[in-house]
Amino acid sequence: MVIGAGPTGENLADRTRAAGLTTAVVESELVGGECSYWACMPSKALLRPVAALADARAVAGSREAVTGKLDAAAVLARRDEFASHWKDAGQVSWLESVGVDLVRGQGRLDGPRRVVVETPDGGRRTLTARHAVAVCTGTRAMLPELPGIADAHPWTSREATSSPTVPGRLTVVGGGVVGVEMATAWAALGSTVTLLVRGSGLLPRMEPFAGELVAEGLTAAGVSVRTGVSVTELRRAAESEPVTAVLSDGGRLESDEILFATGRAPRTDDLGLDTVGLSPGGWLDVDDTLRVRGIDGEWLYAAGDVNHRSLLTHQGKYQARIAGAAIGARAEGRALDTAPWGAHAATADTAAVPQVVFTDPEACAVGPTAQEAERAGRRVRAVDYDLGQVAGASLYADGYRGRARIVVDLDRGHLIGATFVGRGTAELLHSATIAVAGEVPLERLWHAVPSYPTISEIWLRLLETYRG
Ligand SMILES: Cc1cc2nc3c(=O)[nH]c(=O)nc-3n(C[C@H](O)[C@H](O)[C@H](O)COP(=O)(O)OP(=O)(O)OC[C@H]3O[C@@H](n4cnc5c(N)ncnc54)[C@H](O)[C@@H]3O)c2cc1C
Ligand SMILES: NC(=O)c1ccc[n+]([C@@H]2O[C@H](COP(=O)([O-])OP(=O)(O)OC[C@H]3O[C@@H](n4cnc5c(N)ncnc54)[C@H](O)[C@@H]3O)[C@@H](O)[C@H]2O)c1
Repeated sequence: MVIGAGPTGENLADRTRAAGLTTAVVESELVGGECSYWACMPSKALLRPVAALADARAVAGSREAVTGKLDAAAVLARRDEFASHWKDAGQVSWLESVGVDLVRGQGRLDGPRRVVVETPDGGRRTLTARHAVAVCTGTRAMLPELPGIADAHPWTSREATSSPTVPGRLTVVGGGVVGVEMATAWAALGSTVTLLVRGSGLLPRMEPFAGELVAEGLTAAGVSVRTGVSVTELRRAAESEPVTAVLSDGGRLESDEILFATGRAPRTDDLGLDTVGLSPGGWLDVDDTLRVRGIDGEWLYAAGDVNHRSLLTHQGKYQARIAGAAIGARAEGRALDTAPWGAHAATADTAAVPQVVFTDPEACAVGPTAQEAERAGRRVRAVDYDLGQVAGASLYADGYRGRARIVVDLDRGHLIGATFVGRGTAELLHSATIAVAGEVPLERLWHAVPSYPTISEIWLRLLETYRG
């Protein structure tokens, strides 16, 4: 039994089905989850035209061919296509094609191995799992408790990715990934955007230069980036009226919409966790096979956002593959391979998580930052290089701005982290992920020759710098 048919639940169901188990998945909204309709797909559909236009503008010759701005209506229409017009028929047929049963409704645990589903027609179905129940219920946007917020109708990531119109003025609160991506998209679509960040910079979980270069890009795109400031109160007379944010510095900021991109909360508050001895509302703590800790028997799993290991679609799908294999093996009574990088251990969650932030410039990273590695007690060396000095990058864009860093574990002789910030770097990231997950010795990496003249030649420059 899988509760939640987001990318994680769908993949987990596919894997347990492939392992020969009958599988049913319960979904209360749309099959495909947050990612397909209000997160990855619509947001990247909004952002891709921004990058395409920026690329064309960055090169003499093609720059002269760009005569206008983005066509907002066309961008929004393409976004609607990528969100399947918020209908899940396509994903439902995929579930059918792999032999997984779909049960529509709100699922709740009801003691060990039992799930009660409140169906849309007001009925109740009780389903009992022979082997396992996997919770894949994801997250919802977390709003701060502020005076006036309930009447202010703020945008969350859902409205920011699905809005049918472009607000004239948009305030974005939060300098994390959602904040910077949505500020990029809506500014390019024509909104006057102010980004309010309570800390000192953007993207605090990445190397500091990532936030700095992204802030530079946003400012160049006309976004007002304000750091060290937070919202203390909201005032809005009606949803059709502008909203006023009262700020911690005493100022006031009026806009047509305000987006809170202030993090996520797990969807575990109405899941019957109390019936199995767990507290409702928290993140689910799992071991490396994705089994929930503190539960008797080997039947309760949690994968994807809901376990807080990594709030990314690709990591959720990875966990689904690992958990599916573990559930299948346990059902057959086979021993599990739980050693690091074993078939039943989600080791990459702690060693090699890649992420691309689709801003202009793109910022992407895998593994820990230099500071995180040092804090974890590892002896590391960070090696930096200016991406603009790489021939492939200078061909990619006139006056290319970008920077790269690798973090080398000096005791183990391989890299454990890498960060690239610059246009066209997103597709470079997987090369670093392979080096990190494969623990490729630097002496061998020296023989991995990047093609000339591509941006990938950054690898050669970084290794030369490391070797002196
Ligand atoms: C704006 C935005 C952009 C993002 N962009 C990216 C990106 O580019 N790349 C990336 O890797 N990640 C991105 N993410 C993160 C990504 O969306 C999540 O990591 C991913 O959706 C997690 O998948 P999941 O299956 O664990 O949960 P979800 O996608 O949240 O799916 C959970 C499903 O469970 C259902 N559900 C919940 N409770 C119940 C219940 N009790 N009974 C039945 N069903 C239930 C929900 O309706 C939902 O369909 C983005 C997030 C946001 C907010
Ligand atoms: N391209 C991608 O991979 C992508 C895109 C979007 C989202 N995501 C995932 O979705 C998750 C959620 O993204 P997010 O941006 O909502 O969360 P986040 O945790 O990345 O950023 C939230 C930011 O809001 C700030 N904040 C929190 N409370 C605040 C308050 N009251 N006032 C002002 N600022 C406040 C935090 O300091 C933080 O910097 C991320 O973990 C990310 O992995 C991924």
